[in-house]
Amino acid sequence: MAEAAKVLEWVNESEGLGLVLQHALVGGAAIDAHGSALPAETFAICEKADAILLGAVGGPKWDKLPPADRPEKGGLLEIRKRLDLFGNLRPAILYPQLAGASSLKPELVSGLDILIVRELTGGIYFGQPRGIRELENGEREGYNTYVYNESQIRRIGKVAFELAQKRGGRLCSVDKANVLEVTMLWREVMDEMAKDYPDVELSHMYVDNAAMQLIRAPKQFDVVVTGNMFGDILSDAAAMLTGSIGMLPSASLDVNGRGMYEPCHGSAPDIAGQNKANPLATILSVAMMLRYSLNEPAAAQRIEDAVSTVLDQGFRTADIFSEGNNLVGTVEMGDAVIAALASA
Ligand SMILES: NC(=O)C1=CN([C@@H]2O[C@H](COP(=O)(O)OP(=O)(O)OC[C@H]3O[C@@H](n4cnc5c(N)ncnc54)[C@H](O)[C@@H]3O)[C@@H](O)[C@H]2O)C=CC1
Ligand SMILES: CC(C)CC(=O)C(=O)O
Ligand SMILES: [Mg+2]
Repeated sequence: MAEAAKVLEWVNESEGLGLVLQHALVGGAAIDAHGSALPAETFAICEKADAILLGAVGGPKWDKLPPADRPEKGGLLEIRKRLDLFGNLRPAILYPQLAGASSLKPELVSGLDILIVRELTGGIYFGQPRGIRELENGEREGYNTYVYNESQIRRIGKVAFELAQKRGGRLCSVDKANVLEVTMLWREVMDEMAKDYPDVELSHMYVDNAAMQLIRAPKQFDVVVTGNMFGDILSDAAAMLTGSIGMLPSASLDVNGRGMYEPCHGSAPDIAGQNKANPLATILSVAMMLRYSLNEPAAAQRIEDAVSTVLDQGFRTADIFSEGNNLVGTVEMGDAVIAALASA
């Protein structure tokens, strides 16, 4: 996040964008400082902002708290829900310079450009009832509810169909309609909506097959639309096609296009604080923020071009490193992006 903020501040100043940056704590840091994963002051700042840039939350230190108080549910999911950020866009794009870092052979991923559209404020992550209860026989039972109503399906469907229209015209809806009624409805509604988008070719795929197809032949996908949990899982899988989860940005939008921007990855506790994390996913999230919420497409493009330049120059954090390149840390990667911006 520090590197992404550095890049954002640099672009703001050099391009005279006039953005006012406010910083606020969320997640574990906010629990430690204020006793709450989403302090009222943080939410008030988010609510008034034109866009939010979020650093990943969570970690073992807070895993013993009751679920509702944890950084993930009490902080991140709470912001998503309260601001109605239902439309999660997760582009998985392979930079050609990273073809060797992909989990797949270069010929399977060259030119890869998939957009996963994930519903973000419904489904099993939010359904009620939920909890852990004790049964009469004394054993415990965990339960969650997977629920989507028609309007929730339609509004994410609209986002996905419209994006498919602007891209390659192909939309694959991923569900588990062979087993789960909630996704039988999902499939029916997508089919109904398809009639209003004759220029989009809609297909359906069960999520287990989709996971396999992503790894077998990922270029068959253009836009993928799916529910909250399936999208969470499939986007991490798609990350490895691009070389690393450290390369995947995301946008989470409300109906008016106001959004929160964050990398797809988590807080990476195994490498946090060691100057090893790849900052490019968060830096690319800044670019998405400038493009989608702040109406600054030229500045967004400059950042994306600078990321491409540093990859051309051979800068690599450990997650995307391959022989013959220049292994750098988080801070050096951020500095390299700024140097590329400055010399463009
Ligand atoms: N949006 C958010 O705030 C999210 C938060 N989390 C939370 O993060 C914590 C850790 O979760 P994990 O399951 O370990 O997922 P994770 O995404 O944090 O890490 C998974 C693996 O990817 C690596 N990784 C992640 N980001 C990286 C980066 N930028 N550069 C290089 N390597 C990177 C990590 O080192 C780790 O080996 C948990 O508390 C989880 O709940 C998880 C996902 C999203
Ligand atoms: C707390 C999780 C639902 C966050 C996550 O894994 C994600 O949004 O990708
Ligand atoms: Mg995830």
